[in-house]
Amino acid sequence: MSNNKVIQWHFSKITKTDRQRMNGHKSCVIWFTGLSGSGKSTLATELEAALFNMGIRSYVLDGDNIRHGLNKNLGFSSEDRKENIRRIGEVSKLFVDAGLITLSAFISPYREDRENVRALFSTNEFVEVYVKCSIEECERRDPKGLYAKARNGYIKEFTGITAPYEEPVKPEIIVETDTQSIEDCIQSIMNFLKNNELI
Ligand SMILES: Nc1ncnc2c1ncn2[C@@H]1O[C@H](COP(=O)(O)OS(=O)(=O)O)[C@@H](OP(=O)(O)O)[C@H]1O
Ligand SMILES: Nc1ncnc2c1ncn2[C@@H]1O[C@H](COP(=O)(O)OP(=O)(O)O)[C@@H](O)[C@H]1O
Repeated sequence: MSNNKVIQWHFSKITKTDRQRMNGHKSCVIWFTGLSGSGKSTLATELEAALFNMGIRSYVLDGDNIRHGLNKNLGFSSEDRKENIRRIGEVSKLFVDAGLITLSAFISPYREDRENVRALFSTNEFVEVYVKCSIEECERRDPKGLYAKARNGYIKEFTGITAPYEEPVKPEIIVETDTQSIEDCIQSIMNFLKNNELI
């Protein structure tokens, strides 16, 4: 028997709209996707700090951190990545319901998995940011030494080397971190949020 038949949804007296009104801004998920080393964590944490200084409530969910706790039982097979992204999608949805601008930074290499997350949200609530950077530049940066390990065969199924990355087809925002500065990337995300009345 499916859970839907035996578990009922409990409604709160306070709605997402109530929380947004109290915060003075909308809530949404800004979903950063891109190769390892492309700049997802850097941009998410810079944006969080900028939003904080503007009095906007936000929170970063980051691949490395989530894999230390909630998703510590998952590896990097396509099935585990799918489950990783499914859980983060659900967590992001709770955070958006709580009224936060949620900054989710995951490689999320499979288009279908990202689209499944998008489908959890209404239009305007899911902002996909493609953090675009050539594999050559990511490998040159190699901030954690993982590309070297993947080339040496110490890490299997490494995105961009021995596992696929499917580029977004129609992301809301593309930032090109091998040509744009961090400040330019943040500015273009800020512009999108303002133009769409999210902040
Ligand atoms: N095989 C393999 N492939 C890719 N990445 C690997 C791998 N093994 C470990 N790491 C480290 O895990 C971070 C990616 O975790 P994510 O949860 O974002 O990955 S995914 O969305 O489920 O694909 C990733 O973090 P970022 O470098 O910040 O992207 C790596 O630090
Ligand atoms: N425009 C940019 N945006 C983001 N990061 C950049 C940019 N230009 C250079 N970098 C550098 O690239 C590296 C990206 O690392 P990180 O943010 O950990 O990537 P990811 O989270 O995608 O693995 C950092 O050392 C960062 O300083």
